[in-house]
Amino acid sequence: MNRADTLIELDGVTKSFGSFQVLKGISLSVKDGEAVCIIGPSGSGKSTILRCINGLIPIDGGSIRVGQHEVHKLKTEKEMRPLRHQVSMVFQQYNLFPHRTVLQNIMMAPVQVLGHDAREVEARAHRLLAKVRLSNKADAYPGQLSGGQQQRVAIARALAMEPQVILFDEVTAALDPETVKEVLTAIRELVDDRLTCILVTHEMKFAREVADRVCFTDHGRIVESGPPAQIFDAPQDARTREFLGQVL
Ligand SMILES: Nc1ncnc2c1ncn2[C@@H]1O[C@H](COP(=O)(O)OP(=O)(O)OP(=O)(O)O)[C@@H](O)[C@H]1O
Repeated sequence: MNRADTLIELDGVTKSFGSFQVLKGISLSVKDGEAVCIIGPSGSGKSTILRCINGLIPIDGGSIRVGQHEVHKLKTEKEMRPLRHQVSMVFQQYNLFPHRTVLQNIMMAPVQVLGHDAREVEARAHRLLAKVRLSNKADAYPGQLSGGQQQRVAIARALAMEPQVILFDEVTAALDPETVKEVLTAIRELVDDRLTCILVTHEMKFAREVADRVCFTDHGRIVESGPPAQIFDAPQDARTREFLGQVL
């Protein structure tokens, strides 16, 4: 892969919590506009990979580059700030502010953190609410929305930062099956727009349909990586086959 195309590059990333090594040398390159799904058993380190990429947790060894940012060298919140503009993350628990309306939740960071003009941000917020099909909920409070609706607000909030990359960490795991679909539809549209995405997901059908590439992780390593057709229809590694045999 041409380095110039590569937006995100992890090289030999290691991470331990106490004596437990969660990541045992993760190397991963993601091109601008690519959608990469990370799948694998519980505890294999999937969420930790995302948290390392956006600097939420420091790594022990190896390197991480996102665009121009050498993430492993950033120490203070001030140093992290430009990275935070470039990389947004959406979590399983939507983490919306309960006492702020939907519109206020979306506008808060672009106005307060990025210092953007409030009128411009409000117009952007309305466009994003239309995109996730929640135009009629701008003045609602999170508690008045379903889980799927709250998650779509969280996606609109992430987009309001105009990031180059969005990291999705099991964003449908807490939702009931009926609302999973509406959230996946919103994500699929971002992938179709060629926004660079890394998605940790247990939704295998979705991963097969949207991913340019799927990475299977186990015990802190990427065991196998390739196009969905390879991973799901002709996995090369015995552990990948065993895992997919259990979940498909
Ligand atoms: N802050 C932390 N302190 C201590 N241990 C942690 C911490 N974060 C994660 N771990 C441990 O690291 C391991 C990997 O966690 P991680 O959340 O990355 O796994 P995962 O593959 O995303 O799992 P799941 O699919 O269940 O979310 C787990 O054993 C977890 O308990």
